[in-house]
Amino acid sequence: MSAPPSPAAPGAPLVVVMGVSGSGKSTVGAALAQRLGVPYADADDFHPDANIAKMSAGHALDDTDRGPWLDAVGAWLADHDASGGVMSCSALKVAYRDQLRHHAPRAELVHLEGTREVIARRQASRPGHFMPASLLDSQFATLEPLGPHEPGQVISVDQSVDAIVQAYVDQHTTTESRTR
Ligand SMILES: Nc1ncnc2c1ncn2[C@@H]1O[C@H](COP(=O)(O)OP(=O)(O)O)[C@@H](O)[C@H]1O
Ligand SMILES: O=C(O)[C@H](O)[C@@H](O)[C@H](O)[C@H](O)COP(=O)(O)O
Repeated sequence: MSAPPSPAAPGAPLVVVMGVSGSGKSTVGAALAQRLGVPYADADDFHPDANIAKMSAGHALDDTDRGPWLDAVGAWLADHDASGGVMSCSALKVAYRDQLRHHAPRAELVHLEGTREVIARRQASRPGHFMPASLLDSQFATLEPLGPHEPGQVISVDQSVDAIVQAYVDQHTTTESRTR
């Protein structure tokens, strides 16, 4: 009898950087992808025009708006399963993260956690973005923080981008060596 196929070699990390608007997903996601040497994408670029128009007009998205968008984000993750990659995506609810993990089961989450005060200040100081500051309350109301049963890390936004990236790398390395 032939030996069963050996499991696929573990690939580079496949990461979703999550959090409310203004938490630093795009900034940290791009920096993390560069550090890991993997492709990067921003879920903002996967929204249909109708979603962008709705948010620009000051209305929060609902589950129906987010469903097809999350499938498109999940498809990118699935396409990058072998190479690894980093995606910035709000992924506010557990159900949304389950939807992403359905497409890409090995995806891990990095939740950028911070107070409303700090994040509102950062969001307000960001020029020319379609997302109005008025939607921040609804983002926090919708947010279901990354739970202990979900693979990934919660990292405070109250530190430099470099320090956040380093915190990810340190924790990831520790977890890898523990499971090896
Ligand atoms: N750790 C950080 N420290 C200071 N400023 C930050 C940090 N992370 C992000 N920013 C700034 O905060 C603003 C929001 O970040 P951004 O990456 O656009 O957030 P998101 O993609 O989650 O909406 C930007 O102006 C960005 O430069
Ligand atoms: O699910 C949502 O409500 C949106 O995806 C939202 O969470 C996202 O944050 C916006 O696309 C704004 O973009 P920024 O997060 O870059 O502000």
